[in-house]
Amino acid sequence: MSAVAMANRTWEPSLSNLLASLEESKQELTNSDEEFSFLSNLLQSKELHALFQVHNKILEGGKDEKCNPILSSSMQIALEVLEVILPRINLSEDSKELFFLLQRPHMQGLLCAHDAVAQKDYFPRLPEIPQEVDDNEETIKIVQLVKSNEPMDGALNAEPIVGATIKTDEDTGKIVIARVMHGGAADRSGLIHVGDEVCEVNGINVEGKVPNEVLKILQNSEGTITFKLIPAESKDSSRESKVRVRALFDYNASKDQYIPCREAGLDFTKGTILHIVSQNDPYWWQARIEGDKNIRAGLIPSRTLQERRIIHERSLMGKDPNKEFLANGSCLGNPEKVQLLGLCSEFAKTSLGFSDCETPKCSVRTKKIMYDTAEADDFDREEIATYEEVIKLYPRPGFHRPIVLIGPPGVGRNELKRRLIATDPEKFGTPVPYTSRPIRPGEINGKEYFFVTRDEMQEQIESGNFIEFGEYKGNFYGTSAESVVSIINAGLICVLTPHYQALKMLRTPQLKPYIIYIKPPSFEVLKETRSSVHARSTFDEFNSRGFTDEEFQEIVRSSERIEFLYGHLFDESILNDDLSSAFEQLLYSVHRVDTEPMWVPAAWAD
Ligand SMILES: Nc1ncnc2c1ncn2[C@@H]1O[C@H](COP(=O)(O)OP(=O)(O)OP(=O)(O)O)[C@@H](O)[C@H]1O
Repeated sequence: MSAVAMANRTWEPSLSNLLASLEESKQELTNSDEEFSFLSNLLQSKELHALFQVHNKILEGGKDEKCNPILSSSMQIALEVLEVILPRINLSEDSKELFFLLQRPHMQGLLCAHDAVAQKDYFPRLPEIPQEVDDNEETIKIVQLVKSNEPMDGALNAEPIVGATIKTDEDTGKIVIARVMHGGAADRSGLIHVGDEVCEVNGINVEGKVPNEVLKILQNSEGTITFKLIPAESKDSSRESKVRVRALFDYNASKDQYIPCREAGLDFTKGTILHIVSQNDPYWWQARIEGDKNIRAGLIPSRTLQERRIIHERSLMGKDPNKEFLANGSCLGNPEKVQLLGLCSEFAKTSLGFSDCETPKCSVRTKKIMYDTAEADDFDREEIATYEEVIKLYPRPGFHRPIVLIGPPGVGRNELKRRLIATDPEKFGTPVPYTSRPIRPGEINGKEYFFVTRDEMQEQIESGNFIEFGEYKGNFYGTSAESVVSIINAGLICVLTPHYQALKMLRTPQLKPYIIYIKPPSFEVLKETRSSVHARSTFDEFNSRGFTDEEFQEIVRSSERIEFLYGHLFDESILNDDLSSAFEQLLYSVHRVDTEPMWVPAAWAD
């Protein structure tokens, strides 16, 4: 006998025996420690002991003829008395008191307990244990779910949903659960798993039916839906992953012909942070929008599937260059024949509707081209932007993330940088670029540029000392890593306005830059805002004139190209239509970057 059981020797013997067996079989019990200690405490509780003593006394009392009850239906009699008194309740105070007394729950409880004891009704009634159980008989589980009317985020309509999809098993021809959506009703029940075979829905046998017929049954059901299921042999792991990604493309499930179930799709736009809760299916992940209160996950294309689509789109682009510039709204994949329980749409098996992409051609030749755009852009287009895994970066004392302003030449990046630095020159700093071009009259070495020889610059570039560089009209231009690092180390916020092709060189775990895209407004607004303040054209080497219409058009065209090629690297976009509004937004963003946690590439983790 264990120490605990010994200490409880004065206890009711049957309880002590139970406790001793529990202690002895502790090792063999597969249940959790929590359950073991609950049972152990219960068996040692004073309340249970007292109950046993009462029980024993009653049993003993039952043996004594004198204690036999007069009747065993006192509760029934009390009800009859109430009926009799009701019409006479106002006749006397006594009848009134008896009427209320007999209705008191404590009194009724006492009478019921009396009757139970009188009838010797001490034990709960349990169903008969079947004598013979067929071991080969398949276990069937009956699951009841309440049909909900909440729409799934991204659903086309507000049809009911239980958060699971079904399909016909290719081998057995039976209807099985294809997918359980994280956080949906089926998932929350914990009773429905992928691979479970559906036998009946609301009492209707589904054998030989196709998924659409089963869905009709569901659609016609109201309230509670009862499923009779044969559990799958192995349950898939439904543990949520913690992965967060930044979406690098827009997704609209309603336009995706190949999503297994459109209503289960989750729409998002480029830049959205997604919590990937399941990657079990290689083609369709389950995800939630980070911070969204909707706990139900939705379907999104996996990285593999999205990469295949992009490759397919690009191969089509190569064949037909006369379509629109940006490819969108197209789908590719290997669809499952699955449907979402309680709501589902038919598969549209129409041909793929890809739109193709044409590289815009520059008609303006006056623009300064500092970098060899064609070559670098060809390289950039090789990148397949789908999802980028991200983590949260918390502000750290003593380190300020550099702010990088990207945009088409002439859009206003330097104007915004000048204004930002002017708000607090002790807080913001910008590096002086290097150039191999000869110094001009009036220029001071170290102010506009550091002037160095071509050989010196080439040597520095080859040694990797420049974080960005390029060649324009036979001269090198670039920013040294050292000048940026010294600004950061001095505790300042470094503001950079590099050429967009330098983005990849800058976006490193060491610098951790925050990249803001300065976006031009439409041609008309661009022309109106710039002309009204007599803005100087940056396309003119001496800034001696205003912008021409061609230059405005070039700014707009080049912005489309930059967004297409580099949009996935931007943390934020600011529209530079009204200068003071754009500047306000920039100030606000810079403050947020410096004080709030931000999502950054997971590869930047220290
Ligand atoms: N929102 C705006 N409204 C009116 N004028 C603007 C606006 N933004 C910028 N400008 C003016 O446009 C001109 C070009 O701006 P800025 O020099 O900042 O361009 P940039 O993007 O730095 O170009 P580059 O990269 O070619 O040097 C400047 O005269 C500037 O004052």
